[in-house]
Amino acid sequence: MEVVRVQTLSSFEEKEIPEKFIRPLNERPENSKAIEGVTVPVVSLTQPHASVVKEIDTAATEWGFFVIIDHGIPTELIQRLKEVGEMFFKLPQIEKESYANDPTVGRFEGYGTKMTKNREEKLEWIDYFFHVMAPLSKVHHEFWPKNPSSYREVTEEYNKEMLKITDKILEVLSEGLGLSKGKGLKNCLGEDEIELEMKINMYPPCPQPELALGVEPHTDMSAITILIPNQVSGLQIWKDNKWVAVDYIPNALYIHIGDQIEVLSNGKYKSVLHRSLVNKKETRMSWAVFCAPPHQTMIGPLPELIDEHNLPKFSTKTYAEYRHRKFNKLPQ
Ligand SMILES: O=C(O)CCC(=O)C(=O)O
Ligand SMILES: [Fe+2]
Repeated sequence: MEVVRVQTLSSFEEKEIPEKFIRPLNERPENSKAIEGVTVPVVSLTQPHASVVKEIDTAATEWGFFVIIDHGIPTELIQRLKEVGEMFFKLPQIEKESYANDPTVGRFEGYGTKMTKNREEKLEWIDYFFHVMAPLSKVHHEFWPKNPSSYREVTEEYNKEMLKITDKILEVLSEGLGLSKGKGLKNCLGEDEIELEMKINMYPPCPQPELALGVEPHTDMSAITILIPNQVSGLQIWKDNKWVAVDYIPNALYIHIGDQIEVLSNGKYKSVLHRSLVNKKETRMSWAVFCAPPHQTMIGPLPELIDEHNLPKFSTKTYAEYRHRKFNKLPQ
């Protein structure tokens, strides 16, 4: 299927963007500016455990979002991850196209760009590369970039770090919810079958950034998402009916609470609404790792959190069913 890549459009250096990218008035960044003077929670993992639990519990409850610093992932590894991703997007177009995905036939892995389902639907100023990273039984290495040749080694190393950090975050959130040991969130999300997916987002320069969006407002379907951006800012999160811009902190991990944790926690932890903006001069990139349960896992409010005063706020269904409804914009 023929798709025009945003990177290709950007390279034409036109003054105006195609109509398909122009957002409705209320969505345009020029009409929905972020508020000044508000910053997102930043949590250091080297402080005493009880403080980590308390700060993350508050952030997940009030924001559904927080930034982690002092996480122990080597700076050099993050640097290499960024380099191999940047190198992939600098390959000749024809080479990138050999990895093209096709969501219309259920092939999500590979090189992609949003396609529209109907006439009104708007496009996003972004290309991406998406693939499964864990568990090994679900990985298709043939879909991963072969060029640069170090892509696989670097990504596998990063995957190990992501497995460790998701364990840590899920443990801390479980403690925040008061769950008993051994019956925490990881247990509900498939234990060692928990899935990690890598999405490299690439937002090329946009001639009219005030009219477009890189990613439209959405919540992630995942349990949690662990994102690192490049130095070009653009991520905004929705808090108290306002957009809050997230500043760049070198080597930090940007943690989004996704829909599955919101459901499991019966709404105590919020799935954060977020969007990303683009800009005129610079290419923004981000590396999002979605941590999600296997598709057949049943997800619903945890029985420990339900009593006569706390009735279930969400229905229980498989993650596959949840995804199907979300993709097709059906009520959950
Ligand atoms: O690039 C970003 O900062 C956000 C990307 C995002 O929200 C996503 O890939 O789900
Ligand atoms: Fe997202």
